[in-house]
Parts: sequence; structure tokens; C-alpha cells
Amino acid sequence: MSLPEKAFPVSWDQFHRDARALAWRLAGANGGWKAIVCITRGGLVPAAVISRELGIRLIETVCVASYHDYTEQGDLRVLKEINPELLKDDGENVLIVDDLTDTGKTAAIVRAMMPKAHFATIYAKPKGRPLVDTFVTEVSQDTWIYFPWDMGFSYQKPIAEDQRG
Ligand SMILES: O=P(O)(O)OC[C@H]1O[C@H](OP(=O)(O)OP(=O)(O)O)[C@H](O)[C@@H]1O
Ligand code: HPA
Ligand SMILES: [Mg+2]
Repeated sequence: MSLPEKAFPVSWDQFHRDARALAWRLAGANGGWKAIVCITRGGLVPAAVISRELGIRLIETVCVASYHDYTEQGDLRVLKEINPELLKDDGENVLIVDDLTDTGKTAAIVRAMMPKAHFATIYAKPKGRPLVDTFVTEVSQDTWIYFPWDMGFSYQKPIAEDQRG
């Protein structure tokens, strides 16, 4: 297992603030979203905040899995497709939500299902960024984002000790 060089830990507070910031940007982009399609599982969390902020009550899922053993990406598997009703009009006025885009592979697969939908993530890495219409924060490709639902409290070594190796 290879670990990315840098760590970007995100608390629940920060995630909530960033999800709200994404909702503000989306509110300015379009008034008429007819539904959110969230990419499980990570997209479920920002989708809850965005649906509350923008008053979007129709929520659909597309279930995609690719990362296993923590940071290793394997073949992408679509475990559940999008309701055909929402695929009409190539997904126009549909908002696709995920927590982040990294290599962009997940985004590319879901975009192909709904080419006219608007794709939004909270975080973006450079490889995935061109596939996303709206995001809040960019982190470098060699950074791993640690989400609050994957974390617990643990001892942290002082920075100086880390630098001594
Ligand atoms: O841009 P990519 O390199 O494709 O990676 C981004 C995807 O990876 C993670 O999902 P994951 O497949 O780990 O499943 P999960 O949401 O259930 O954790 C994340 O939530 C994105 O959906
Ligand atoms: N953090 C958490 N999950 C992920 C990441 C990341 O940086 N990249 C792909 N899935
Ligand atoms: Mg995901």
C-alpha cells in the first residue's frame, strides 16, 4: 500500500462549512435543479447538506466503488445505476454531487451517464478538476484527504520529531 505524501484532515465542522460554501456557489449557478444524484458513499454526506440548503428534495444515488485497501484504486464497479427517469434530457438540470474528485475516473463514468448534468464536489485534485463544474477547495495530487467519517482521535507525533525521521 502506498500512502500519498501529504495529509489533509477534515473535521466535521470544516466539512459542513465547505459543503455550505459549495451550496452558495451552486445557488449562484442555477435556480432550477430538479434533483441531486449523489455518488455513494462519499457523496451522501455533502448531498444531505446541499439538499437542505437549496431545497432540493428529490435525491437519487449512483453507487460506484473503486478504492480498496484504503488508498489503492482498482477497477470501477457500478453497483447501482441511475433511475432512467432522470437520464432523460441527458441529465439537464440535475446536480451530481460527490465528496471529491481525485484521478477523475469516477467523475468520468458518471458524467458519461448524464452529459448535461452539473458536477459538483467539495474537494478536487488536479487530475480530476477538469471533470468538475463547481468545487470549493483544490489540494495537490500527492495529498490524501481524511474525511471525518473515516477518522477517530489518536496521538499525533510533534512535527519536529517527524522531520528528524
Ligand atoms: O476521482 P477518483 O480517483 O475516481 O476518486 C474519487 C472517488 O473515490 C472515492 O470513492 P470510493 O470509490 O473510495 O468509494 P466511497 O465513496 O464508497 O468511499 C470518493 O468518494 C470519490 O467518489
Ligand atoms: N481521500 C479519501 N478518499 C479518496 C481520496 C482521498 O484523497 N481519493 C480517492 N478517494
Ligand atoms: Mg466515492
